[in-house]
Amino acid sequence: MTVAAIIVAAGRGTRAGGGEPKQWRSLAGQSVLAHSVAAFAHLPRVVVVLHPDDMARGVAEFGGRVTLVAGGANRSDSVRNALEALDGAAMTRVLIHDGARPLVDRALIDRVIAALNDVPAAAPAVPVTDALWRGAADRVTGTQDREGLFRAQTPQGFRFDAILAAHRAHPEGAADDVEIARRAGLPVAIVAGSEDNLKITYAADFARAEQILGAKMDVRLGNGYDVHAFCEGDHVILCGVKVPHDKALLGHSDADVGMHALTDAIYGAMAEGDIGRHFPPSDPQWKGAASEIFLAHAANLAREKGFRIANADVTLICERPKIGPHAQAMAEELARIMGIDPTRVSVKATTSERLGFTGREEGIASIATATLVSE
Ligand SMILES: Nc1ccn([C@@H]2O[C@H](COP(=O)(O)OP(=O)(O)OP(=O)(O)O)[C@@H](O)[C@H]2O)c(=O)n1
Ligand SMILES: C[C@](O)(CO)[C@H](O)COP(=O)(O)O
Repeated sequence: MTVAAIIVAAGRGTRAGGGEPKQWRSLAGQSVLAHSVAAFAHLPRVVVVLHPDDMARGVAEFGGRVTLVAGGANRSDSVRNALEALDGAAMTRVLIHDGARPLVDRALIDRVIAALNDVPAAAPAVPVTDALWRGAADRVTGTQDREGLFRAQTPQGFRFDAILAAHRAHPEGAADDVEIARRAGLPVAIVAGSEDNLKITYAADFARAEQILGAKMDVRLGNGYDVHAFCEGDHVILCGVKVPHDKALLGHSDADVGMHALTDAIYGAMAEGDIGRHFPPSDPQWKGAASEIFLAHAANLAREKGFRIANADVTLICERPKIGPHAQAMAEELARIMGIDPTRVSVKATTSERLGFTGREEGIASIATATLVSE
């Protein structure tokens, strides 16, 4: 089965207040919507529905990783626009998710997908556990039996053709896609939702979401250290930048001591050994190799394991060449290779006050730290 995800984020978040729409506000270092999108990144196709005013922002944040579609006046219109955009894309199943539910987890997504083997529609929900009242003017006016009542969540999953037909037949709108599916006569299975899968609706929900994320977050710190000796030559490669010098660095690859230290820091954070384990120096194919290959491999491995690189800090230890004039270009090059924002990368340098091998200008040393955070 080929599964697409539609993430609706074209609302204005009026109940949450706070200036900008809630899906663009920051939650633990990235936007609410970025968390929601990351949860579905393993699916073959992700469509994000945005308010027409937000399209440029969507391109800046997600680039070509997702398909962007303009939303409509209400949630159902937004979903229908995305379904129409996917028509003909050979998707057999579709998951429809609120961009405002950033804490959805993989296990819940998998439960919905698995249920679609047996039924045309399935959605997560949690049983109501509190007593229910009716009320008016701050007075309880009645009670409501909670037996058989559920709180509906997303992603709601459907056989693609069935939900597209249902939306076309019922353009009048509804609170969610289960309601549209039921109007079209589709049976909908309930799968176990999650208390953590809250929808950010009011301002206070941000603090709750931060708390849940903080408790779940897997933060890894890694460090790396490397040394390369000088040899004859007229330049060195440091953090991917060619720096003119009256010596070169000796090494099996391009001897980029800063990039090697950073690569080892990323492997270290994942307990994945070091460069030598992934690219053995005994293997002639890595002789003279650009160290970009090593750093890109470590960064991709981190992504595959569900981590993002939150920051990286590299220190080069040498008397010469002077690093300061090149530090910004080096940070930008490392950021490009790792696929992260340059403001999250630092390159700095220190001398060792003419002490030791770096002080005697026999070589360059580097130490690096990287922080990985679970998505
Ligand atoms: N025209 C709309 C309205 C809502 N949504 C999306 O549907 C989800 C659930 O809606 P809700 O929480 O009600 O979001 P808002 O409409 O933005 O909130 P509010 O009602 O407070 O303005 C959100 O991810 C929202 O962005 C949408 O894509 N298009
Ligand atoms: C789809 C939904 O998330 C199900 O709980 C919800 O109905 C959408 O949000 P709203 O606050 O009802 O607009």
